[in-house]
Amino acid sequence: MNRKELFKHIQNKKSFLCVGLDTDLSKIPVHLLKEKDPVFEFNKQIIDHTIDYAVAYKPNIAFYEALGPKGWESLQKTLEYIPKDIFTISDAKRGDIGNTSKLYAKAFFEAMNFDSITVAPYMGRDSVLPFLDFENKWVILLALTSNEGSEDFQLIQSNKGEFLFESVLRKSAEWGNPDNLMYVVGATRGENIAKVRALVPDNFFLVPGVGAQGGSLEEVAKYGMNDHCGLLVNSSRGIIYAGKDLDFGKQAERESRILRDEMEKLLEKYL
Ligand SMILES: O=c1ccn([C@@H]2O[C@H](COP(=O)(O)O)[C@@H](O)[C@H]2O)c(=O)[nH]1
Repeated sequence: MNRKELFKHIQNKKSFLCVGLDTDLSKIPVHLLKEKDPVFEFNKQIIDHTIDYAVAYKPNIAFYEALGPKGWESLQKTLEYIPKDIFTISDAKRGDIGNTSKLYAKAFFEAMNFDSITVAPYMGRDSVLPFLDFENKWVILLALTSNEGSEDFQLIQSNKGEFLFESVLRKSAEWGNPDNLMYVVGATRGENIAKVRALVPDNFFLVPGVGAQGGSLEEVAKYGMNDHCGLLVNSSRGIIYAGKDLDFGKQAERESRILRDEMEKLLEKYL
């Protein structure tokens, strides 16, 4: 999916919501555990109930890898179940020496056919470039993450006063372009989101950290939205574990509708 198509979907659905499929067997409703593939059954119902409000789905690969071969199978089935016009994100946070990155890219873009993958920038250019070689696929580079520990490295300042996350943005913008490179920017980062936007005015941001982590959707839109929205805001636990019983799908629907309604207003206000 290209940038124009993604923006069109955002306009049509009046939503920039990404639903995170962080499916954990210890958290899903117990009645699903008797199913042959509880993870897929859970995801299927979450997708059915949120599809009207979401423009993207983001399975976090850790939750599937943790279950071994069965987990990979549930992931593949989930991916095939997501309608083709919906943007898919493999939250895998990969990146290694060039020939290894190339195979990670083949795994997620060819074998599994995800639209995008999250990549860690720490190993530099040759670890990221192989992911950018795939037409119509996206790298989502970690820039300013939502977790507390992001301050340990990302907020280190150079002698010239530049934060490390700003150096990452400046450098990586030379490797890709707004049509194949997005950035992870945490919703919990407040005004620093504006610093990211100033350096990469046209790139999309994947924004985790609303809902369970307490980030503000209003602040994200205020500091991060650009003239083609430029935002995919993720909520995982806040949506998928909103309900614990038979009605978990309906509760997920309710939570995603609330977020979509807020997004609709923000699109009217800032776009
Ligand atoms: O900076 C980051 C990067 C990735 N994540 C991931 O996003 C979701 C957030 O889940 P919630 O339940 O909505 O908090 C999860 O998969 C994280 O691994 C992030 O939170 N922050």
